[in-house]
Amino acid sequence: MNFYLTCPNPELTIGVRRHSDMDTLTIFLQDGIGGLYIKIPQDVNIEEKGEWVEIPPISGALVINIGDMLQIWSNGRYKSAEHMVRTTSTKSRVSIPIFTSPQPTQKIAPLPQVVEKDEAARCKEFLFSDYMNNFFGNAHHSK
Ligand SMILES: O=C(O)CCC(=O)C(=O)O
Ligand SMILES: [Fe+2]
Repeated sequence: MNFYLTCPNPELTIGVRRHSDMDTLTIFLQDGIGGLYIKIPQDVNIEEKGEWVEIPPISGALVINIGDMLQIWSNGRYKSAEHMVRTTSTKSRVSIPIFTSPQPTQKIAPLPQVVEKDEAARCKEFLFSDYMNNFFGNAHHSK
């Protein structure tokens, strides 16, 4: 569970720095306060490309984030979502995430079926534990 305290000067702080989740899929429930933003990638054909856009809370709805492992397995077909959380000066916020991840000892590489179609793997094989160590060592930096 994530708990974000109120902050008298929310513009001077950030609840969670920009990052993409390192897992496969994240499923989470956010309360009604708001403050979750995602970055629209540059390579999409919509007006907001490259901008940070708020994901408004919808009562009873879950947020599903694609994580880095799904991006790698799909050889980049699915892109992990860069996101961050801003705090507010008036209301604290709660979110409840469920992270689905491979085992630390699992070897990760783009799936052979997709590599065959794309004729090249966009990523070399690595151990998930190495990815985790790098992710936590960098304390939630952006992609
Ligand atoms: O609190 C949220 O809405 C998102 C939190 C988050 O990005 C995370 O726990 O990885
Ligand atoms: Fe996240």
